[in-house]
Amino acid sequence: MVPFVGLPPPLAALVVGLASAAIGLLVGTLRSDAASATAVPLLVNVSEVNVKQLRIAASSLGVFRLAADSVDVEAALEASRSFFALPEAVKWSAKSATGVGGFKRGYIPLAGESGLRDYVELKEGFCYGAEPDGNESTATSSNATTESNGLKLLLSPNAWPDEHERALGPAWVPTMLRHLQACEALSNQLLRALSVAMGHEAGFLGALATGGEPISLMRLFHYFPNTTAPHVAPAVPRIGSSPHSDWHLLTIVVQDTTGGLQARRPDAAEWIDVPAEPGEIVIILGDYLSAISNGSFVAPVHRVLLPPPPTERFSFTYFRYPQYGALVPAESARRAQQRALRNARRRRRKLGSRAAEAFNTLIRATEGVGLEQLATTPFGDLLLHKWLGVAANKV
Ligand SMILES: O=C(O)CCC(=O)C(=O)O
Ligand SMILES: [Fe+2]
Repeated sequence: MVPFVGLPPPLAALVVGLASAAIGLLVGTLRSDAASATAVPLLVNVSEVNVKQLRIAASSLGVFRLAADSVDVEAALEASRSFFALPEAVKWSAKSATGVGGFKRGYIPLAGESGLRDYVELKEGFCYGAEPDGNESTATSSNATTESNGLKLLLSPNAWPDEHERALGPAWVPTMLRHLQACEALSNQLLRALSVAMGHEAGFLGALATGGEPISLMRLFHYFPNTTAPHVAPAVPRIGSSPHSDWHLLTIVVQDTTGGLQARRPDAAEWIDVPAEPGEIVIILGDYLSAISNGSFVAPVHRVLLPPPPTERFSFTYFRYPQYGALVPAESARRAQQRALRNARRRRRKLGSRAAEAFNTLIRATEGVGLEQLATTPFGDLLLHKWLGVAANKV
């Protein structure tokens, strides 16, 4: 643990804890100058876990790979494959009772949602979260009415398929919930490490995020090759997942080895392949985390390409939310906005008309203007607004 000699004890303990929990931040192709790094800043070797490397990964591409030690990738993917192999009628039975407000747990049919109206997303999905404990209305908020309504929606009961014990076996729901818990625990460790990498004490992000666990979501996807369902919107371009950034703190992606996930730097138009290696998971940083970091951590635009026929791709994505009522500190929101303005100018200079592409992000900020509202609007309200847009294919 030589790199951590000289850190204050809580920080050293954190870092040692990260290593011993075998989060295994893989380091290798990173260059020390984050701003000018052009290679994929994904990580290849478990030996050196340290705050500096995490900071570089977070502030260059905002995507990195970890050894999957604390997450059972095979069990998760197997549970996913068995769900998507169910007969259509059984999948459709997994419907959220409260499907209002754009947000639903349960089955997402083929092409059932699209990040941008310009694409058909050739995938089906399934969304679940923590089992609500019935105490959600006791959460604290400065805006109790909105928050308790919003929380009720986000904490709607899980919509497992009918007779799932018979169709999928008694171990299926426990496996799904175990995977959720493993990701939640890993996300808590990552939030501690990212707090330190941001220059704060380890509990900094946890203070905003505590209470975010129950509203955090797991979404599993089954991507189809382009030859599937040719009758669906034949004139509209097809993709697995259209370009977007993730809106929240961070995403944990478990994927099979098909590949197709790509990300890009804020100042570039080229897509960078995110490798799909066995025994690894992928972390993608989100818009909310980026704003809290004054915009210095990147929430990358990413997308998923269609798998080549006849391949199908399976992935599990865990969306780690902050608590419903979380606000970005005003000074951070202001500085994130300034940085977004600078980035937009740089993109325009470098990319010309290609810089004008619109993406599905938490705040549709025109050249960064709009990010200040993160300091005054609770995260949960912004999130529900986004889900409404997804349901209408209008984000
Ligand atoms: O399936 C994947 O690998 C990523 C999907 C994704 O980016 C998302 O759902 O936000
Ligand atoms: Fe995403």
